[in-house]
This record gives sequence, structure tokens and C-alpha cells, in this order.
Amino acid sequence: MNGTPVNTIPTPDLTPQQKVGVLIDAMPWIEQFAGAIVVIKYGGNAMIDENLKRAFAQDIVHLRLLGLHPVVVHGGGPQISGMLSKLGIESEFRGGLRVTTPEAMDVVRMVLTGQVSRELVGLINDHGPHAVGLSGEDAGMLQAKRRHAIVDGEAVDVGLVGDVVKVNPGAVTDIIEAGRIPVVSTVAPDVDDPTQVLNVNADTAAAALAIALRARKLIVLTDVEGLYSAWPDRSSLISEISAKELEDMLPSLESGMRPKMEACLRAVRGGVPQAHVIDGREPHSILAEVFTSAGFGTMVRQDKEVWV
Ligand SMILES: Nc1ncnc2c1ncn2[C@@H]1O[C@H](COP(=O)(O)OP(=O)(O)O)[C@@H](O)[C@H]1O
Ligand SMILES: CC(=O)N[C@@H](CCC(=O)OP(=O)(O)O)C(=O)O
Repeated sequence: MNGTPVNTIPTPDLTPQQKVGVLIDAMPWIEQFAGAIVVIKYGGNAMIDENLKRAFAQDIVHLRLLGLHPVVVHGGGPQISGMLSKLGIESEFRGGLRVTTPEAMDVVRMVLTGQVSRELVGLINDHGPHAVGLSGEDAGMLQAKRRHAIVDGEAVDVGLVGDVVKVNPGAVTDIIEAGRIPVVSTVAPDVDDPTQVLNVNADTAAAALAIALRARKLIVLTDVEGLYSAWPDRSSLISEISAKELEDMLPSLESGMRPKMEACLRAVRGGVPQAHVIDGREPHSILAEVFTSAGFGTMVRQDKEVWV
């Protein structure tokens, strides 16, 4: 860490007393999360403009400077779709997962590891030599098994799409222990044929990594305020939901929200105390989530313990 100041965004016109108040309010949270691993999934739909991407990179560096260990797992769905259409390769989603042909898989891998990861690593490293990019293929970090999508209750073949079945977090913990910030792309070798790589939904991979790293939080940044109980009715935002309640709700969820909320459920059932879905279109939403008591978006919590 070189301690370079990263607050390049002008602060609103607060009095010195108000500024101190903000700092004092944040102190208990800074203390509570010092040393904690927090996995942050940055969805492609939240990477909508340059200022937002820069604010995201700043927040990640702020977390590190405040003593947390952020691990970034990035998506890139819209960026992959853009490249596929530029190359004239057809692509469609079934049950929130991309139908991935061998031809599309080459593009998925190229865009995630060669484009989106490089850009995020570069933006974080504008603040110092913090970020290291790696993919599920590096140092045997992820192994995946081919999976189906579920559409109207039926299993549907989506090609070279995998679900994470094994995580070896050694490479990530090495980077964390060196004080740096891992930035993970979610392609992974097929456990049944290691010469084949599979396309892993980034929410799914983030959850698996959060469990393996015993993260204190999984934070998923997307392009809505959180989970709505009656989408698209925007008055139905859920601020908090238990794992059991979410499990009951899952079959009714559609499009990208299904894998996202499955991932949150998987994370909390796997021991991560909290999973959050927050609006990545709001600058500095990560800091608001971690360091304020008001919270932000939708929090998925573990089921309350039942005492008998
Ligand atoms: N119940 C719901 N609550 C919120 N968003 C929903 C819901 N159902 C479907 N969606 C859709 O899911 C989208 C987020 O998923 P996705 O597009 O895959 O995002 P990302 O790229 O961040 O992973 C939202 O933009 C919204 O259109
Ligand atoms: C299997 C599958 O659907 N993989 C995703 C991987 C990228 C991703 O998850 O990106 P977002 O987080 O931006 O949606 C895809 O091909 O789009």
C-alpha cells in the first residue's frame, strides 16, 4: 500500500462538524470490518459509464485502505453480448444463463479475461499497485461442472455453462496476504474434461468464492435498487429477507435475478453471514452499504436460529 489519497470526488458542502460527524458514524463499522474479507461482484450492467467505473475502483481502494480485504468478482454480460454481435455470433439467454456454444465460449473468455478484467485492474491501479487479475483457470482456483438452466420448471441444455463444484482459494489468499486486491474473471475448467473451459455466471462464482474464503459479506452490484417482490413494481423493494423466505421466492424470479438471488442464497447457506444486492448505478454505493447503519438495497440474512 502506498497510501496515495484516493478521494478525487468533490465532497458536498459540509461544515467541519458535519464532516467529523460522518467520520464518527462510520467508526464502529470500520472497526467491525477491519481485517474482514468482503467479496464484491460487479455486474456488467453496473459498468455503465466511465465515472461510475472510476467511483467503483475508488471504493475498492478505500475499503483496502480502511483495513478490509476486498475481492472483486466481475461480470461482463452486456460486454460479451456486444462482442458476439459485432462478430455476428448469435447468443441468447435461457433461465438467466447464456447459451454458450464453443464459438461463443472463446469470446466469453476473451472479453472477461482480456477486456473487462484488464480495464478494472487498470482503474484500481490508477490509485497504486493494488490489483491483480486472475481467472478461475489460474492456479486451479475454480473447477466447474456442466449445468442446465431451469425454464418453466424444465431443465434446458445451455451448452458450455458450468456451476462451480470446487474452489481452491490459495491464489486469492496469497494476493490478499500480500495486501493486494484480487480481481477474478469467472471462466473455469470443466472438472470432467480439464481441456475444456466453461462459462460460469459471475454471481454463482462470487458466491462459491465467498464461501471458500469465509467472507463476511457478499455484495452484488447490479442495475436495480435491489430485489423487488413484485417486479417491475418499483414500490416493492425488499430491504431484508431471510434465506428461507428467499428460497420460497426463487421459483417466481425471472431473467438475471434468478442466478443472482440463487447465489445470495447459496452464500448465506454456505456460512457467509450476509449477502447484499445493491444498486451499482449509485456512485459509492459500496461504501454506503458497508459503513452506514442505514444499509442499502436488499440484504439476505441467515435464517434465525431455532432454539428448542
Ligand atoms: N424481482 C426482481 N427484482 C429486481 N430486478 C429484477 C427482478 N426480476 C428481474 N429483474 C431484472 O434483473 C436485472 C438484473 O440482472 P442482470 O441483468 O443479470 O444484472 P447483472 O448484469 O448485474 O448481473 C434487473 O435489471 C431487472 O431487469
Ligand atoms: C453462464 C452465463 O450466463 N455467464 C455470463 C458470464 C458473465 C456474467 O455473469 O456477467 P454479468 O454479471 O454482467 O451478468 C455471460 O455469459 O453473460
